[in-house]
Amino acid sequence: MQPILSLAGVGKTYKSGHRALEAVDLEIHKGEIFALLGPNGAGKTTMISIVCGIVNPSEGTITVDGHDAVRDYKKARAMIGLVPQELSVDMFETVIATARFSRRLFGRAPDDGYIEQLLKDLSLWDKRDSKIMALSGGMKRRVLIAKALSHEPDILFLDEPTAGVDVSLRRDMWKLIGRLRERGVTIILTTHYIEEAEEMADRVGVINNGRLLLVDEKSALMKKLGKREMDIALVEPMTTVPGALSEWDLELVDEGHKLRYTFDAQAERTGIPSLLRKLGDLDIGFKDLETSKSSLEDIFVDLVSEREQEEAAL
Ligand SMILES: Nc1ncnc2c1ncn2[C@@H]1O[C@H](COP(=O)(O)OP(=O)(O)OP(=O)(O)O)[C@@H](O)[C@H]1O
Repeated sequence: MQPILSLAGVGKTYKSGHRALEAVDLEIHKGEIFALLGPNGAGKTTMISIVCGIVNPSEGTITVDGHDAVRDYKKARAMIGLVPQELSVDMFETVIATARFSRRLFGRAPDDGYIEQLLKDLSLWDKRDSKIMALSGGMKRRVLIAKALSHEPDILFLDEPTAGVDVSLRRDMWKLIGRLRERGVTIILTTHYIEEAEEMADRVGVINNGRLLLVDEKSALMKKLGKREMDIALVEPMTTVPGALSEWDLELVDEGHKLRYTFDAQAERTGIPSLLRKLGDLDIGFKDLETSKSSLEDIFVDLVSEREQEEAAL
C-alpha cells in the first residue's frame, strides 16, 4: 500500500545553526493513528511544521499522497489539517465564521451541513455566534480543531492536543479522534503524555534531540521492550539482598518489606519458579506476589537514557 505521507531524509538546521531534525525517514499509512513521542525540544513541532509547509526543510523530500509538499504545495497542504499548539485565530471573529472562512481558504465549496455537524461534534454549536475572545481556554482549543477540520482533510496533525486541557476536553478529544479514524482520517499526534500514545496510537515514533530513534507498532514496542516486575512481599523485612540471590535481578523496595524482581517478559524462562524455590531453601518467608508490566513511559525513559549513554560513549 502506498503511504499517505512519506518523509525521506528530512532534516532541519535553523538559521541560528541549531540542528533541530536529523535525516528523518518515515512512512505513514492511510487511516492509522501515529503518535510522535518525545520530550520538550525534541523536534516534534519542527517536523510537523515542515510537513505543513510552515518551515522549510534544509534537506529531504516530503510526499503527501503522491504530491511533493514543496513543488506541489497547494495540493499537498489541502489534504492536511493542523491543530497547532498555540492559538492562531482571529479573536474578533465568531466561531462559525472562523470555520467557514478556513474551509474557503482551502478552496472547498461551502457546506453548512458539514460545518454544523463539526461544531456539534466539538460541543461548539451553542457558541457558534460567540466571538472567540469571549470563549474559555478549552473552548478556544476546540475552535482550533474545528478550524483544522473545516476543509475535510485526509490527514490531521495534532500538536500536543491535550497539553494543559482539562479531563473532560481530553476525553472529548480522544472520542473525536476515534470517530475521525472510523471515517478513514489519518491522525498524527505529538505528545509527551505517554498515556495518550498508549491509549490512542497504532504506531509510535520516539524522537529525541532531533533523531527519530525508533518507529514501531505500539503493541510490538510494548512487547519487545516491556520488562515485567514482580514484587514479593516479605514476612520479615530485609536490609540487604542476600548474596545467595545474586543470579536474579533483585532490589529491595518499600523499606525492605518487598523484594522486587525485574525480568524480561519475552524471555523463554522468567526465572520465577527457581527464585521462589531458592527463597524456600533460604527460609525467606513471603506472603504475597504481585506482578506489573512496564508502561510506555518506562520504555521511553529506558530508551532515551540508553541512547544518551551510547552517544556519550562515542
Ligand atoms: N525558529 C527557530 N529557530 C531556532 N531554533 C528553533 C526554532 N524553532 C525551534 N527551534 C529549536 O529546535 C529544537 C526543536 O524544537 P521543537 O519546537 O521542534 O521541539 P518540540 O519537540 O516540538 O518541543 P515541545 O514539546 O517543547 O513543543 C528546540 O531546541 C528549539 O529551541
